[in-house]
Parts: sequence; structure tokens; C-alpha cells
Amino acid sequence: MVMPLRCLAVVTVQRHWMFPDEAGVRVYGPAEPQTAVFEDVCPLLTSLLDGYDVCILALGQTGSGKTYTMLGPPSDAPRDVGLVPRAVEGLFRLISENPSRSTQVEVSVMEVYNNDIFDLLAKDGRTAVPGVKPEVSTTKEGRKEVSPLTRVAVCSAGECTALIRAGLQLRAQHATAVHAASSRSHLIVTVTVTTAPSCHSSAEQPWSPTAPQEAGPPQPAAGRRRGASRRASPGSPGASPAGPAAHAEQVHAKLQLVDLAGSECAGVSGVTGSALRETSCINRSLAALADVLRALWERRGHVPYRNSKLTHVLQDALGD
Ligand SMILES: Nc1ncnc2c1ncn2[C@@H]1O[C@H](COP(=O)(O)OP(=O)(O)OP(=O)(O)O)[C@@H](O)[C@H]1O
Repeated sequence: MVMPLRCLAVVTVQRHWMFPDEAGVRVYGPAEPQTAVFEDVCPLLTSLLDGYDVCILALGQTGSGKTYTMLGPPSDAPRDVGLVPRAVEGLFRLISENPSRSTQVEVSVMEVYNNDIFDLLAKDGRTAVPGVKPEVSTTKEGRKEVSPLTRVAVCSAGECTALIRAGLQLRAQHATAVHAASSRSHLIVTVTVTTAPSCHSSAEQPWSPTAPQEAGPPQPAAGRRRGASRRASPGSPGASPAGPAAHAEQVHAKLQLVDLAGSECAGVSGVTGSALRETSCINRSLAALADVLRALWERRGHVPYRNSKLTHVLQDALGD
């Protein structure tokens, strides 16, 4: 069986002009329950724990229900809980079902606003290091990392969801003529999962999880350039991937949950001044995302990830 190198789900709440029908974009109507959307993407959580980078994007026009789909309604009605808390819950459930692997989970929350990255978990002023803007860089293993960026180790779904909610308070939001609480940025929640054999599963040296990291450089990820990164644990030098050592690898993979800002027509949304600049940045970055997805679907030699911060941040999960 040929395994996919990337797992990507585009959840859109309206048919969108930017994507061809054959692109596999799933369109949900307003009556579709949140449970149905989650059921469709839920298998990707297993792929994540198998070591694949996963990206789930909500796409649609302004006011079409992206934030509702990803995060749920502001009222917190349990029935309508969004895809992000459901995914976090599902991930921790899967982790608890496999005690033979020890798993560390870290979360970061960022927004891409006017083509700049802001750290929504930073304690001070949306940058982890005062005055230093987070930027995308490439690690020596070829992975894309945003740095400096706050990444917090979490032990439970509740802890993870609470952090994400706290980060959301800082997200850029303004009223427009179309939507009273319009998101003016792309929100990217990244859940990084590192798994290794449980220390009681063999006589090998136990895996020691990395300390919670806040405002520091990202953890190095080694190994496979495509998909998740893997490295042999310190206790298994020279072990063959086909033998027991395959079991002894640390596996890193990231889940990116993205609530995109909505495409909008400035004439209809009635924005002026700084809001007009936001609209222009939103539309340009969505066009850049469409260009990247088209290039990937058409298997073009060059994929223009660097045309926008949004696509550059998502490069690992979209394809490479
Ligand atoms: N399926 C739904 N059922 C009930 N209410 C919904 C549904 N989808 C969206 N809404 C409501 O519609 C309004 C707009 O939704 P939402 O904020 O999710 O739009 P959006 O696409 O994120 O907009 P923008 O791109 O401008 O941020 C909100 O009040 C939201 O609660």
C-alpha cells in the first residue's frame, strides 16, 4: 500500500471559486452537524500518531462559518463544539489507548495578520522575545519552523483547549458590513506530537521528554524530510528500522488546525483605511494558498510556498 506523505483536509463552508472540483475539497452546508465534520477528519488523528504531518484548513467567504466550524460557537454549547477541541480530545483519547508508546504533546497558537506572524501564547505583546518578530526558518533537516514561538507542553485535552482559548482572546477581529465579528487573520493552532517507546516496554534507555519550551528556539526535528521526522532514541544506536529498533524511534509530527480569514470583496464588506489593508492582505494570502494547492495538485516542479507567510508556515503539512 502506498502511504500518503501528507494528510490534508480542506473543510469549506461554501463552494469556493479558487478550487477546482477535482481538488477533493469537501463542502459543508450550514445544517451539517459539527459531529459530521469531525467524523470526516477524525482518521487523520491516527495518521498523525503514525508520524504524518496533518493539516486541516477551514476555508470560505467572510461570515460563512469557518470559525464556528473550527472553534464552535462563543456560547460553548457541548453539541456544537468545534473541530479544534474535538481533535484535541480525540488525540488524547488515542494516546491513552496506546500505553506502549510514550507521547509528549506541545501546543502553539499563532496568527498570520497582514502577512506578519504573531505569537498568541506569548506572555507579552504577541512576540515571545520582545521586539523580535517570529519568522519561518528551515532547520538543517529541512523542516519549517517558526521562531521565536511559545510552545507549551500539555498533558490533557482540557489543558490544551484552555491554552488555545486563551490565545484566541488576542486574535485580530473587527466588525465589517458583512460580519460583526470578522476574523482579520489566519489562525494556526499547531499541536506537535513526539512519540517514543514507553520506558517499561524494553530494556532500552528510557526516552526523556523535552522540557516545556516557552519563547525558546524550536526543538530540532531530525530524519525524514517528507512527513514526520524520526530519530533513533539514544538507547538504540545502529538499530535497523525493520527490526525492533523501528519501535525504538522517536517520531515527531505536527497537526496544524487552521481557521483561515475569509475572502471578501471590499465593496461589499464596506471596509476602509486599515481594515482595507487587512482585506487586501487576506485576499492576497488566500490567492497564494490557492496557487500552492493548484501547483501541488498539478504536480508542478515549483510550488510557490514563499509567496506568502501563510503558505510558508504550512509548507511541511501541505507538501514539500
Ligand atoms: N452551522 C452554523 N450553525 C449556526 N450558526 C452558525 C453556523 N455557522 C456559522 N454560524 C454563525 O454565523 C456567524 C458567522 O460565522 P463565523 O464567525 O464562523 O464566520 P467566518 O467564516 O469565520 O467569518 P470571518 O471570515 O468573517 O471571520 C456567527 O455568528 C456564527 O455563530
